[in-house]
Amino acid sequence: MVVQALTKDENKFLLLEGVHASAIEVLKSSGYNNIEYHKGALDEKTLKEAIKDARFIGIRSRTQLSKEIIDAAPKLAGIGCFCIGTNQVDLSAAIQKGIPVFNAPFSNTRSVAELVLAEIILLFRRIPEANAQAHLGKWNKIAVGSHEARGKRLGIIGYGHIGSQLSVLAESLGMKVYFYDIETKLPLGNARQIKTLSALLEKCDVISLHVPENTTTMNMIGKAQLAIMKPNAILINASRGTTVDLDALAQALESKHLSGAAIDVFPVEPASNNEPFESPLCKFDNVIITPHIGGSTIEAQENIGVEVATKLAKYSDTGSTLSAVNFPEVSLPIPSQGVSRFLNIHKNQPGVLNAINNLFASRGLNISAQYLQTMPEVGYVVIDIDRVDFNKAEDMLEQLKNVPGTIRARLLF
Ligand SMILES: NC(=O)C1=CN([C@@H]2O[C@H](COP(=O)(O)OP(=O)(O)OC[C@H]3O[C@@H](n4cnc5c(N)ncnc54)[C@H](O)[C@@H]3O)[C@@H](O)[C@H]2O)C=CC1
Ligand SMILES: O=C(O)C(=O)COP(=O)(O)O
Repeated sequence: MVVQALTKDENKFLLLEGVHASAIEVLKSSGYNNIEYHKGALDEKTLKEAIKDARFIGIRSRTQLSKEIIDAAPKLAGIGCFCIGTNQVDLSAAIQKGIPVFNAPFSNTRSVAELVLAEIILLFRRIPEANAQAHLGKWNKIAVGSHEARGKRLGIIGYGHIGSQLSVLAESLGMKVYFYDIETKLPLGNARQIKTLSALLEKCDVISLHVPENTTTMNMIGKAQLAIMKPNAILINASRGTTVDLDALAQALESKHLSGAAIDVFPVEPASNNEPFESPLCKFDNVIITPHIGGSTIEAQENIGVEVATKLAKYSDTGSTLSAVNFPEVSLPIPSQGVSRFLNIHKNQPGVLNAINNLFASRGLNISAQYLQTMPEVGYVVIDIDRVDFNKAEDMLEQLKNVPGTIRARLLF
């Protein structure tokens, strides 16, 4: 149980993995100056120490926020993933502790789509090999195996924010776009949804993955799937490293079944730029290997910094959980001056709301507004009452934390 009635300086923000300076600007302009900033990810021991007194943490895709780490953070009230993927966070452990998790679902999608488009052209023209040879002083002016992208078939696995943007960009090059998704999706332009993954793999000249990491996408491209891809096809993965079996891909390249690949994400990625990187793909000149930089553009990172920092500051200031990925979403109006605001995060069980309302009524306090959302495990209620002095409010907070089922209660103002 955590009770809060804090000054802004008591809210420590722990920002890791070099999130963009725009995040710091947003936090500071919202009055949050207690910021601990690290350029890289922290090892587990250092992270446990740093997170102990953090109220908010900001990470990117590298930092694993397991249950164990979340349990080591007794004050943690909110998590910001300054990226799209939230697979690195134990979302269930977070909600059970009453901690909302926010991300930036759109800001880097264009950057990924543009990188993939570039890779399609480079691989069709065999530029990675020509480039590698030219760097070694070898002039190899040939057209063999070099193709235009125009008229070729692109198969997109996962037609979400990134996949659908890639679809539009690829059509503008004259490519024919097909996609496979577990959901029925509106095909943009002339794209066509294909019913099965294997039908997509058999049909297309380039396959590009744009799915999240989850149990359905784990090793979704392995030996069997690579075998049914067209001879000389190209595989691109800028989704998550767990979706493709890299040993099987290395074999498919070794046997020259595939003509090339571009891989941005790996099952194990170095924690920082100072650590070595190893992969069975390093020996292939026809593979573009990039260090998980699909979303790493100045434009994307700056926008993500603003977007996620704004969500964290807003949650801290007002209790708004709009667009949280694991939490009941409550959007709140700007409160009027004459209001005291309490938050109660509780187990979703009968009687909690009743007990809360009775508590305020029994103290003669008028509830001027109440906002409630629930999810199967957790309920989140924001209560505005006609303003009371701070001592009275603190006393009410103590009562509120004792309501059976309460996970966390906060007094905002
Ligand atoms: N390389 C990088 O730097 C970046 C990588 N990413 C990765 O790209 C992923 C996709 O991003 P968005 O397009 O924004 O996500 P999104 O959530 O908008 O789209 C994902 C799509 O995949 C579909 N899908 C889920 N499971 C599937 C399955 N088993 N088979 C087929 N389709 C399936 C969903 O229905 C959805 O349409 C992210 O989850 C993240 O892991 C995102 C940004 C940057
Ligand atoms: O947005 C995502 O999901 C990404 O994979 C980008 O991760 P990053 O912020 O570059 O660590």
